Amino acid sequence: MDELTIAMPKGRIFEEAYELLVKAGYDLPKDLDDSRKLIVEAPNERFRFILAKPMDVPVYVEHGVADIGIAGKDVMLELDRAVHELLDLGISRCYIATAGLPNTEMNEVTPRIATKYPKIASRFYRSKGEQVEIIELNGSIELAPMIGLADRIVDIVSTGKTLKENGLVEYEEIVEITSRLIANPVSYRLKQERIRGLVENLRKQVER
Ligand SMILES: Nc1ncnc2c1ncn2[C@@H]1O[C@H](COP(=O)(O)OP(=O)(O)OP(=O)(O)O)[C@@H](O)[C@H]1O
Ligand SMILES: O=P(O)(O)OC[C@H]1O[C@H](OP(=O)(O)OP(=O)(O)O)[C@H](O)[C@@H]1O
Repeated sequence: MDELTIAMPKGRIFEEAYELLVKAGYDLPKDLDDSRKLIVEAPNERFRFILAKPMDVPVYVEHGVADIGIAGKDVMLELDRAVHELLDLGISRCYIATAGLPNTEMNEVTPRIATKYPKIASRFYRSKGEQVEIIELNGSIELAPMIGLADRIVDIVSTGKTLKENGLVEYEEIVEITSRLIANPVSYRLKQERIRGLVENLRKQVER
């Protein structure tokens, strides 16, 4: 049986993704992300895990160094890589929204939008026919309107706690986000049986 290389996102998605695979019946090492190791084998399943930054998962999969991977829909929309999206795993649910200081209008000339998602943000404002300047940041996006760097942010909201604790309010919901199982198109063809089996096992858990 072929070995499957799986790109797993470190951080927030990891735990839910790990649990889903275990519930689907796969025998995985208990300490998969406990060490500093970046490549971990699950010999009983002939899986090899690459532990990657969430934004890099579709890159490994597109280049075929990972056969499949798990990535947030936010990352998929932002990177737009040539990979197949096989299954909505329904985990790490959140949404992308615009937010800012309460009761504020956007600057009339060129509003400034801070975000870690420049493509998603540009597409959204273009679809509304609004011209904006995108300011790309790597995290703690909520800081931007608080210190006068931006009129609005485009960022992930889950519980809304971060916005609330920083005195910000949501303006528009852009898109709902969950994590997806993705595959390299060539791997999907060559290792079809294994990958389809995995999709079916995961689907049963997702639908429960
Ligand atoms: N607050 C949240 N609640 C639920 N899901 C989230 C939340 N924030 C992000 N996500 C989802 O989890 C994925 C990974 O987020 P995470 O915070 O682990 O990584 P990151 O911020 O992209 O990377 P890093 O912090 O390692 O640079 C995101 O791509 C998104 O799909
Ligand atoms: O609505 P909430 O439940 O408060 O979650 C939303 C926060 O979670 C994410 O940040 P993360 O913790 O990944 O940190 P980051 O700012 O470094 O991206 C996101 O960027 C928001 O800041």
